[in-house]
Amino acid sequence: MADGANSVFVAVRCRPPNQKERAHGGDGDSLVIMPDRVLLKASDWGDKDIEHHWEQKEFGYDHVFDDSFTQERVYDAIGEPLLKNAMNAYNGCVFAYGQTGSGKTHSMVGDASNEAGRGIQPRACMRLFELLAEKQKENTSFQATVLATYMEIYNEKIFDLLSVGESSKDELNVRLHPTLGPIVANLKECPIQNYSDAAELFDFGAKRRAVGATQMNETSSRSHAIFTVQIRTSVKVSGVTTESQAKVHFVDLAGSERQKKTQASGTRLKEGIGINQSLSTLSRVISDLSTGRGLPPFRESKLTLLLKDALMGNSRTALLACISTARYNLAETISTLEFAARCKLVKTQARRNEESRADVIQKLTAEKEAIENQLQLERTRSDELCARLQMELEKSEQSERGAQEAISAKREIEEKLQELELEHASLAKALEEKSAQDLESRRADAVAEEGEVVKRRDSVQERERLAEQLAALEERKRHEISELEERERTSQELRDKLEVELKAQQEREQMFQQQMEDLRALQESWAVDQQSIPPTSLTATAGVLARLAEEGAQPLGRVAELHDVAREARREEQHQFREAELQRLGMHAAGIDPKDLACAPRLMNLHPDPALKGCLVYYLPTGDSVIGSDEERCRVRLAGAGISAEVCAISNVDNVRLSVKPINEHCLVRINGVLVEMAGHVLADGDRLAVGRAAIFKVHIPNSPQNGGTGNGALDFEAAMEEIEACVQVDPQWENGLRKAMQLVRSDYGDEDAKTLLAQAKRASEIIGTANDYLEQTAPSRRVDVDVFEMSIMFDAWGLPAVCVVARARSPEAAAEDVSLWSLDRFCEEPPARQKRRGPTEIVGIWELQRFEDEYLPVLQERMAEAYHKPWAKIDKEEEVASVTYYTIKVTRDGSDTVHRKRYNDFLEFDKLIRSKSDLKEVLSGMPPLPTTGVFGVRHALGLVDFHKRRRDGLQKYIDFLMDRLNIRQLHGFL
Ligand SMILES: Nc1ncnc2c1ncn2[C@@H]1O[C@H](COP(=O)(O)OP(=O)(O)OP(=O)(O)O)[C@@H](O)[C@H]1O
Repeated sequence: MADGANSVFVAVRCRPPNQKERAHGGDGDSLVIMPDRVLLKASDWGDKDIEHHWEQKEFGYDHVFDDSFTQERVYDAIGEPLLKNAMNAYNGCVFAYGQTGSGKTHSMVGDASNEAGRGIQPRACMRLFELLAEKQKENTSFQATVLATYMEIYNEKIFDLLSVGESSKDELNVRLHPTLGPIVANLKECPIQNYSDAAELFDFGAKRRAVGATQMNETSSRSHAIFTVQIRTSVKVSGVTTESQAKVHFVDLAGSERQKKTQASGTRLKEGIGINQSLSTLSRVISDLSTGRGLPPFRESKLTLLLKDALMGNSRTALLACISTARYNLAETISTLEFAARCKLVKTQARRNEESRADVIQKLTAEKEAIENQLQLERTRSDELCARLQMELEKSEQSERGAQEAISAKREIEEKLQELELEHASLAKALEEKSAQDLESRRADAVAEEGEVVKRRDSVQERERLAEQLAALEERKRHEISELEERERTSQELRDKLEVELKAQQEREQMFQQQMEDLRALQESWAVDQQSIPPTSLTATAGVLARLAEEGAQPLGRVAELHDVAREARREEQHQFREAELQRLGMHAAGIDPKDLACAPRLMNLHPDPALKGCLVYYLPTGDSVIGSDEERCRVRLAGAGISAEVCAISNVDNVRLSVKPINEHCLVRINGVLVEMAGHVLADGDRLAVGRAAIFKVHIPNSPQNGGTGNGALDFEAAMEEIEACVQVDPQWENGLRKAMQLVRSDYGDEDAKTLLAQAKRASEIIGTANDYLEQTAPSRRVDVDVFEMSIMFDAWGLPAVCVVARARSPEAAAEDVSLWSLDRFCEEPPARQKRRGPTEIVGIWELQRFEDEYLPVLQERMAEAYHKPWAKIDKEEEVASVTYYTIKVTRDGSDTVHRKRYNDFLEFDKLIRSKSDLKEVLSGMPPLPTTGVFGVRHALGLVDFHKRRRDGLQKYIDFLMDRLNIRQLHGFL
């Protein structure tokens, strides 16, 4: 195998039609599948998404698998060559592309638990260890380290599927290293030593995806999953050690048809732009690469940046385009075939990655040192710049003080002059009055008058003197001001220049810091990381050393053994963390005797994505098991829409008799679609249990006498949803209004229309309930001023009434009974954005039911999903104890709450602390100031309620900002 340009290997796989497609007319006759081509016959029919006529087209590929091809044959054609290349130190990537349900996950992962069902990814891992063992047999000096990573890209955010605890929520960043290519910082690398280690990672990753998707009421088809194995080998031949490494990515892309559906609705597109950004960028990148036009926009999405090497760089790459041949999916199939045809024109540049571990470490160390030096240089320059800026600012402040003094001296003189003028005027008036008196009395008063005249003369002189002084001051002021303006101009220019320079330096520093971080991670991954060895394995290390000393082993062998111990310790430690995570989620068998495990009743998740169905298993020991979001009180810990701290309890008697009871009347628990009353419900094997609006399980009671019970063993998610839909009732709060509306409709239009109205109201009740549950789980800062959604039946002049959804905003201070419903006219005259709050509730939006479901509900869901990834905090309560105000802050994470009690001073201290952290400077730029504190008198002057409200709102705004910018670990010490 030689280095150089290689075309992307492109294969197409057709999946057999499913039940739905058969119902829609089954396979069309438009596609002809041949071993290396797909022929699209000319047609004069179409559907609304595609042209009505098209000419015959032929798409050529490296391979086309019709639905008779087994998983094994697909692997042999795609996976095996890539793996063999990787064993020869060539990077590889295989990605599955196609619409939702076209068979991407089936081909890529399949059913890892049964041999025939295994997809490319598990087969490759299995074969990898076989090939490594063969190499070891050929040459005993052969050594290999295999590391695996598993990540998910959802909504343009990268999440580590293998990390646990707090860090599992952290969004990861991908960066391009000039020589090492794309790097995801802080991604957990898990050492694997055999297939079962790999299988454990697939399973854990699938569980994490299923839990995440359940919590967000999402399917996994909206996210991309990337499993990567990194193989590092070393072998000694004729005394020369050769080290090499290669990475292979297995990429299961999100469903590609979503793009079109998204574009169908404006609001959805605006809100959900991130969902498909990766896919549309991938499309453009492939387009550019295939035509050789322009610079492909790799940086526009996380996926393309991550796969840059796989798409044009150092990699041998294969694309598996999955299609359905059903007529019903023709538009999507054609678009997939076109995409695959473009990929065929793309070329990559694979080269052998032969570099010794020592070389890599040395290179990384040298690079790190260079960056450290540069960073130091940047810091010195930045300090100098800051000092210069400070000096300039001080100078300009001094000038400003001088000008201020001149201005106040001028003001003083002006005031004095004004006083003198007034005095002068009053003296003149007095003189005039006096001249009107008789001469006699003037003579008699002559002496006194003379005195007055002298006084007047003096006052005129004084005025003249002051005027002169004023003119001089005016002149001085003008001079000072022009000098000040000049200084100000120069200082502003300097400040602007310095600001630009400082910003550029900050950016450079940040970039260096990031590079350092990447390098540190890489070095850790390459070197034997002694610090990461847990105490238990240090004992093991000591044991190995002692043994080696006894055996008089060579130093090189000693290092290799130490390396193995460290790796093994890391593997074991990570395995235990994952176990603990599953335990935390309630997926454990604690309290069950291992010999009884097979007959222990359990809940198994139903999921729209077949790959995630049944991967979450919750055992139910005898006694009571509570289901809900509370970590301490619940055995089965769930989160998502409609799931409160405790939702229901399942009681298990002798592993045979099970029953479920809601915790209170607000809890939403359904068995086979029917709401469970407070009295509870006896469970049978196969029953479907829906908890809240997020999770549906199949109940499995192995020892059940009914065996099969009311349930159907093979029942899937869609059927369970249909069952719920069929049983939905109207929420009692709307029953009264609905009855009246139905009476009217029945009398005016007849029974049939009344029934239609009832059906619509039932659907609306479910949709509105879901919307309110989403709202409940959404961070307050993202609620866009809606407090609750309600049902409304609108009668208009044209015909039948329509069921609508009304959004209301509530003012918390107002009395609940003072409800003012605006007329629609008034609502239309005054659009919501400009409305002032009038009364306790007001309508801030009205939707027809269908539009609400299609456009607004997904937006709410997305906001809730954001809250799942990002915890949020809300000031829940405010109380004054001995004139100190305490704020109770509720932090919601994963659907469960923790409570923190804080004083204003705690905010102040934390504010000081985080503002002093230079590494947070950039992240916290634009941080809102804390609302100022008020002394008692000021509080009264402002009005106590208003003061409190303003301060609370200000603090909430401040918390929102912090929660948005910082992760929970950075908030440690405060929350
Ligand atoms: N070649 C095949 N043979 C038999 N069944 C298949 C085949 N391909 C897919 N299926 C079945 O079709 C269903 C959907 O497949 P899959 O989940 O792999 O689709 P997907 O493209 O990954 O969808 P999504 O984008 O939602 O993840 C599954 O039940 C799967 O078992």
